[in-house]
Amino acid sequence: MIEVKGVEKGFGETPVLKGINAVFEPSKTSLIIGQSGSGKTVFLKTMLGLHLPDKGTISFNGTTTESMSSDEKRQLKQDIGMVFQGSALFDSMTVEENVMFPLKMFTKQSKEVMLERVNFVLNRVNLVNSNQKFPAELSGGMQKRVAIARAIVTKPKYLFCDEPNSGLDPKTAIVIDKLIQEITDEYEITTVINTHDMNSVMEIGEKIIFLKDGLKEWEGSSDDIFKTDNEAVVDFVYSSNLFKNVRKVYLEK
Ligand SMILES: Nc1ncnc2c1ncn2[C@@H]1O[C@H](COP(=O)(O)OP(=O)(O)OP(=O)(O)O)[C@@H](O)[C@H]1O
Repeated sequence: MIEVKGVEKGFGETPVLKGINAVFEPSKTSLIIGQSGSGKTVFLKTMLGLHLPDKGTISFNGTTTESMSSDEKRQLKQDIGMVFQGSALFDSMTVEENVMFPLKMFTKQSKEVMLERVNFVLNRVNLVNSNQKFPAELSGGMQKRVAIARAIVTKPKYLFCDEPNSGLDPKTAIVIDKLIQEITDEYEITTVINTHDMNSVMEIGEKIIFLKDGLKEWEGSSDDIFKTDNEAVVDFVYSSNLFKNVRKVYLEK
């Protein structure tokens, strides 16, 4: 579980996060949504420890990051998996080498044990017979699968995904979303996803946090988001006519 309490973060004189409280639970896929510039990336980076909060605390399973020993911080790094925007695979490495990379970095396992784990996760994301391929030889959806396999290879407790659907067609995006949700549930991971994708909100939004100007404006499930009267959420989610019509049909049911 991740607990965020009163987190503030600014750059120079400009406040970006203005006191955020949030809880992210294991086995749940939580989404952070909000307009461009609302602070989603800064929030994700602050949870990841890439930005230090000016105020407030972030706890992982009950221990705040500021009170962690250096051993605990090292362990936390290993407990966090990350799927970056655009997959961020190493172009000069094969699929197998990409997925093995975190194991080489964090463990002292033998090559055989690492390979067994690599094959297990590649199989889990439905990517078989691709070990010796290079990222450039794969489709966008396959690259995302490799990125997910790499993120979960160290059996993380926490999974952070930054725009995991960017660059994918809507159908492939949903397959990737579902895969992340299944893995989250299966391995009891606490998953936090930054997204712009309204399909994701509807398909896998077990918990949605809506940020506005650096504050948590609204929180709920994908079911709640259809019914909410919160003007800022309605304005954001239903900015397209398609979603306006979907909402109308849903409320008339
Ligand atoms: N390193 C930084 N230094 C100064 N300002 C920053 C820095 N990182 C982010 N900001 C500012 O913080 C604000 C929030 O940015 P952030 O990237 O978190 O928005 P976002 O909600 O993720 O937007 P998008 O959806 O476009 O990615 C913006 O005004 C941005 O200019």
